[in-house]
Amino acid sequence: MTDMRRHRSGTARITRLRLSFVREQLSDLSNSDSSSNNISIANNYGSKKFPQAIIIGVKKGGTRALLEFLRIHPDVRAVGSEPHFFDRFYDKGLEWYRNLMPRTLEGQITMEKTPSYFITKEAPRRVFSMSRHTKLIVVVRDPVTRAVSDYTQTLTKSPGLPSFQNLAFRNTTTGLIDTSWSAVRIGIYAKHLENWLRFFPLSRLLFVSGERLVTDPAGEMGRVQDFLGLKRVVTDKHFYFNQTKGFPCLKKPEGSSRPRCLGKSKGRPHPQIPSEVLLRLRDFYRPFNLKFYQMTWPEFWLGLNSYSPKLSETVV
Ligand SMILES: Nc1ncnc2c1ncn2[C@@H]1O[C@H](COP(=O)(O)OS(=O)(=O)O)[C@@H](OP(=O)(O)O)[C@H]1O
Repeated sequence: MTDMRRHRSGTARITRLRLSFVREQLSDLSNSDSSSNNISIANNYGSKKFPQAIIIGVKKGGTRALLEFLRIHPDVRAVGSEPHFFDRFYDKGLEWYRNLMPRTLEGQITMEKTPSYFITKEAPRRVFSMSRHTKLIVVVRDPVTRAVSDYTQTLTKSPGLPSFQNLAFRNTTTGLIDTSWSAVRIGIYAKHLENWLRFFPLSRLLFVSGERLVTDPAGEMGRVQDFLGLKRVVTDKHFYFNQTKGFPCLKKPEGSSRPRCLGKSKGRPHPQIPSEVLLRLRDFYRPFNLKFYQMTWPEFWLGLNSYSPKLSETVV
C-alpha cells in the first residue's frame, strides 16, 4: 500500500470511529431506554474496564437523564442499557460484566446505570468486592412523586391495574400504608442507604436531586462532574427547556442535525391521585426522609429540604 493510500484509509478509519462515538453519545435520547444496544461500536481502541462509577438508583429518579447528560462528556463512556449485573446476573461472573462495558482510552471513565441496585440487599457487598473505590451516584426524588411515577409506568404496561390508593394502603379505613408494595418501599431511602453505608463511606456516594436535574440540569451536572473528578465540560450551554416536553433537553449536539429530548417514557403525565392519599403518603415518608437527611448531612441538606416544608422547623 502506498503512503498516500495508507494515510487515506487511516483517516477514513478515524472518521468512522468518531462517527460511531458521536452516534453512541446521542443514542437513547429520543428513543427507548435501551436503544443504544442496537448501535454497533466500531471502536477497537482502548480496553474494557469495570465501571469506576455507577448510577445505582433510584428507579424513576431521573437516572436516564443523568446518564445521557453525562455521556456528552468526552471523558465518559457508558453502557446504554441497564446491565443488572449486581442484582439479576451476578452468577454470570465479573468477566461477563466487564465485557458489556465500552472500551475506554486513558483518562476516560466507564459508567453504567441500573437503578434497582440501590434496593438490592446483596448489591453493596458485590460492588465492594469488585472495587471498594467505585463511586456511587444516587438520584433521589420526592418519594411520593417517585411512587406515582413508578405506578404510572406499571399502569402503562398493565392498564387493568388497581388504583394507586388500592395498592398504597393496606387498610383504607385506618390509612395503613402497604410497605410491601415496591412503589412505596423504594422511597424509604434511609433503609436502603443503610445497606450501602455498611460497605462504603459517605464520601463515595453522591446524591443528585431529581428535581434539580429538571430545574437546573447544568448546576446538578456541575456537582456530578466534580464528584467524578471530571473537567466541567457539560454546562448550561448544552441545555434548553423544551416547552412541549416540559423538561430540559439537549441542544443540537455536535454531529447531529437536531436537538434531543429523552424518549416518550421519560416525563410521562401522571394520573390524578386524590390529595388526601398523597398527604397520607407524605406523612408516612416524613420520618424516613428526616433520617435520610441526617444520614447524608451536610451533603444533601439543601436539596432535600424542600420535600417537607415542616422538616426545616423540626431540624434547624
Ligand atoms: N430531561 C428530562 N427529560 C425527561 N424526563 C426527565 C428529565 N429529567 C428528569 N426526568 C425524570 O426522569 C424520570 C424517569 O426516571 P428514570 O430515568 O430514573 O426512570 S427509570 O428508573 O430508568 O425507569 C421521569 O419520570 P416521569 O416524569 O414520571 O416520567 C422524569 O420526571
